[in-house]
Amino acid sequence: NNLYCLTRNIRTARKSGIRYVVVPVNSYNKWFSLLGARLLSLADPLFSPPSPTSWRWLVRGGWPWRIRYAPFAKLGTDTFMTVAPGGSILYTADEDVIRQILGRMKDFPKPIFLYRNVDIFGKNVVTTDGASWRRHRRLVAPALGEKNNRMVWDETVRQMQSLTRKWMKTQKEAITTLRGDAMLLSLNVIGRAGFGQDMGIPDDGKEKKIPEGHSMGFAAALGSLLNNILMVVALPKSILRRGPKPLRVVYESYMEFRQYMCEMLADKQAEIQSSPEASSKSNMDLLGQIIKGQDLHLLEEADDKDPDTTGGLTDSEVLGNLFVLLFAGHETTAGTLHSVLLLLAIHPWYQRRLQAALDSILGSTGSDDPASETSKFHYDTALPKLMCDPFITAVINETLRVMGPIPTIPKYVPADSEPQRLMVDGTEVSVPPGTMIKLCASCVHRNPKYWPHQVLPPPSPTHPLSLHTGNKKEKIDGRGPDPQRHWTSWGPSNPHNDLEGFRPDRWLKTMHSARDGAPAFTSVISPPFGAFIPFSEGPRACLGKRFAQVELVAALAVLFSSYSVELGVEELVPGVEGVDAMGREERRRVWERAAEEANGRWRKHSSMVITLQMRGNCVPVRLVPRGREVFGDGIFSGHSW
Ligand code: HEM
Repeated sequence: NNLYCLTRNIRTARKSGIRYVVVPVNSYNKWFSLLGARLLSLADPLFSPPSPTSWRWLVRGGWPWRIRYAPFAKLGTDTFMTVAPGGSILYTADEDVIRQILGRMKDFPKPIFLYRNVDIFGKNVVTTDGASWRRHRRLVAPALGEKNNRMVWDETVRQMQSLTRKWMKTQKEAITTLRGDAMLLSLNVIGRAGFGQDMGIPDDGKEKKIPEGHSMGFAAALGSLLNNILMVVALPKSILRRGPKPLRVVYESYMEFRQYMCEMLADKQAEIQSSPEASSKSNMDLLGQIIKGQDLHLLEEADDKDPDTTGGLTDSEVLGNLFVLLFAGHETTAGTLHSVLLLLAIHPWYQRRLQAALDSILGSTGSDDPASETSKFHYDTALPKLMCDPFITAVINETLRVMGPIPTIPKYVPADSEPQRLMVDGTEVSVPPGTMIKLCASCVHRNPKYWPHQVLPPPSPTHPLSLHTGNKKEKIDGRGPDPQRHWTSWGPSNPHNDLEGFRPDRWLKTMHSARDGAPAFTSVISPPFGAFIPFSEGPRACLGKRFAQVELVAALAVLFSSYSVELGVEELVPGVEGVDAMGREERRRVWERAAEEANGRWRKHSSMVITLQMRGNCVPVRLVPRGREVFGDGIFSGHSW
């Protein structure tokens, strides 16, 4: 039967006109992705490293972020299919193909069947399509507008100020909680901006009183739910309820959170109905905004009518949407914040430029006066300037380019539809019905056709970093790691250019004065439409893009206007004081080892569970007041990386 299906699928693929590779199993196969892929990884050390186009890579769902552009480069095409007995998957890193697919939502819909389980509190904007999705999107999108952004900004400033206070208290030791802290910050921001709840601040440490009728506080319930979300969406509730204690705690947080949401919904509805004007200020959060955006009169009737015709959201749909905003917004933003902090710690010279950009907007150095700090981080005056600054934009964009939390965006051609025509490299091809599609963000973000890049010279075998290769996979192209692209690269993708590396500069374009040729104006480049898709594009693009950008900008502004983040070297050199006493060269070598170690850990601990992230708090960092860096400018001046 498998052979029959494979022969049929190969015949269809041949007719499609799309380049294809035959593989034994489809990476969407549930059993294979649960067990087979794991066994394959365990067996890896027994064999020589697979080539980027080997089935041993292409059957793994994670290849687009593990080996990134390598299969496309090796095949010499930016669009190809894998064909297996269980079906075909089209992978593309071609901006024009991505543009066509994102622009034709009806022909290439989102496979909402993959997100079925996210419906735990009700249907929502992620799990619907057609008329129903349009209704959800129309009613949910305005909630993420200007008023809510203001809340996101204010809360992120408050949270980051508290986090820096907490970090400064442990100044003597390295911070090993970066990921957890980024997750907590993002949770507290979304708790406030989503529900108007004060979730507490990191350096407070006070236990919040649990309200009557509850067994958990709101923050604890939301935190436990989001941190265990995979269990909640994947396991039947009966198993959670009756399983061992850790599962029962997750179930409790699910039930508690549901109860909190129902209470808040009822309170907000009553408040808005009784006095819409008076309550406007307290309802800038997402829940208040979604309720206010609807005609409550219609809403009351909608429960027993078809909501698609009455036009509102039912109560369960309001809850479903709120939950999905938390779900879609928490880990993505936290992961990006974690990545940008680490990337800046690994690239101190970009950190300095970011600080200079912040100084030019906010004024230099931090102040101990709370009033001046409050006016410095004012939403109306600070945010527009920070969002327009080319270097700040470049840092955030470059982070999303190299470490975007969503490496592939799924689409498909439904099995019962017609084959869909596409132009690939100027030739018309047809995508067969039933084909799954992966828009490979992590690969198109590294496609040398669309990105400014530097060609790298051959690696020097005597460079200190080359002495620490260790990993077999790095030697896939037989050259070992290259010092110039080492900090953020792993695997065989783009060995001859710097696209694997973090270089915000590539986003900048400087205009020169016609009169004397001096640099006059710097702006940010606009890559082709489908080449930069961390938030996707088109009608189904991310609804929380602005939310995430505001949070990231606020966090960076608060942190780097007063502090620097440095790599912790305690594991390499006992005592920071020891490093202080070192000369320039010696200090630089310590730093290089720390950067290499950080890169190695990043590579080892990055994995895809819902989003791509570096898991664990495994890269130690230190927070230091600006000007007191251990690895100050002296050791980086004239670096050539
Ligand atoms: C760095 C942070 C974020 C990244 C990289 C990101 C990325 C994405 C991507 C790639 C999609 C898929 C679009 C598609 O299927 O074509 C998406 C959808 C979505 N995102 Fe985000 N997201 C981020 C933050 C947020 C935040 C903060 C929220 C809400 C508060 C949010 C809410 C949503 C929603 C509701 C959708 C579904 C839209 C629809 O299907 O109509 N996201 N996001």
